[in-house]
Parts: sequence; structure tokens; C-alpha cells
Amino acid sequence: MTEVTGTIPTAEAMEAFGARLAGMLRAGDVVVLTGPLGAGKTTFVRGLGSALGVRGTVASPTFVIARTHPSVVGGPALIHVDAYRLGSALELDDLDLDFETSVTVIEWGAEFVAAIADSWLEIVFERPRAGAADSASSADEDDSDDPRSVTLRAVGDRWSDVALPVIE
Ligand SMILES: Nc1ncnc2c1ncn2[C@@H]1O[C@H](COP(=O)(O)OP(=O)(O)OP(=O)(O)O)[C@@H](O)[C@H]1O
Ligand SMILES: [Mg+2]
Repeated sequence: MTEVTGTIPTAEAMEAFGARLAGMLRAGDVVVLTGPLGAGKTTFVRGLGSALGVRGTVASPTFVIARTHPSVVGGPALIHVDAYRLGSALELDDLDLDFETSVTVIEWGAEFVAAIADSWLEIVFERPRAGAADSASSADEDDSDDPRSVTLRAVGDRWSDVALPVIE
């Protein structure tokens, strides 16, 4: 297992980080995202999806467990999964998703990923300043840019010869 860590200063930079990760991904790859509410997981997926060239707006898939975004550029589709309310990996299997021809990104999927993949990337998002007493920024907390720390971990053979990106 290899691991890199760094800080992403703004929401825009988080989308750019997603776009950069997209450049490393191919059909069959799985990425798992872990981190508290508002940590930037969906923001990351939005950047990843637009760099892959997939159709549809990437949003928190609140009312569905998974949404498939087909490619408009002949590349892999993006399967965006919200595993938050998923009871077991079995339910993920039941959805009959085409993991082989898609890039799959699973929010809250860390405990299920081993059931659907042998190799994956895990990204852990943290909000170092969350909860800090800061009355000036609390009013529009969700919209103001706030640094996130991210840790990117590569698990399995797929990633054994792949250099992970440097995160500033
Ligand atoms: N450095 C940053 N990186 C990412 N998002 C940021 C950053 N600074 C501010 N934000 C804002 O924080 C919010 C992150 O929300 P997002 O939906 O991406 O989180 P999430 O982890 O998917 O949350 P949830 O678990 O509720 O789905 C967005 O409003 C985004 O604009
Ligand atoms: Mg989300």
C-alpha cells in the first residue's frame, strides 16, 4: 500500500484534483471516498466526471444509491455510488452495475469495496478547520473556500507500478 497526502485549498482546486485523478483512471477502476458531510467528496467527483467527459450533473446521489453517467467521448462511463444507506455489499451487487466498463466512485464505500474489487484507490477527506471557533466564516460556511486535507491510498496490484500524484 502506498499513500500520499496534501492540502486542497479551495473547492475549485478540489475539482481540479478530481480532474487530475481522472487522468489516471480506466474502465474497471474503483475509487472510494471517505470523509464527513461537506468534506468535498461530491465536489471531487464533479471535477473527475467532467474530465472523463461524462454526461449529466454530478450531485450527491441522495435519492438513488447509484447513478451511471455515460461517456460522451467514447470513454468509460462514471458510476457514482452513495453507499451511506447501503446495508451490505450484496445490495451493491444487486444493482447490476457494469463495473468492468466504467470508472466507479463510491462515497462512503470503504467497508464495501473489498467485496466488489481487488484493487482500488481510497481518498480520505478531512476538514482541519471544521468546528474551529471562527465566527467570521460560519455564516456561509458551505460556500466559502476552506482547505481540505486529502490522503490518497492505493490498494492492490492495479496500482503497484503506478506513481501517485504529488498533492501540494
Ligand atoms: N477546499 C475545498 N474543497 C472542497 N470543497 C470545498 C472546499 N472549500 C469549500 N468547499 C465547499 O464545501 C462543500 C463541499 O460539499 P460536497 O457536497 O462536495 O461534500 P460531500 O463530502 O460530498 O458531502 P456529503 O457527505 O454531504 O455528500 C461545497 O459547497 C464546496 O464548495
Ligand atoms: Mg456528497
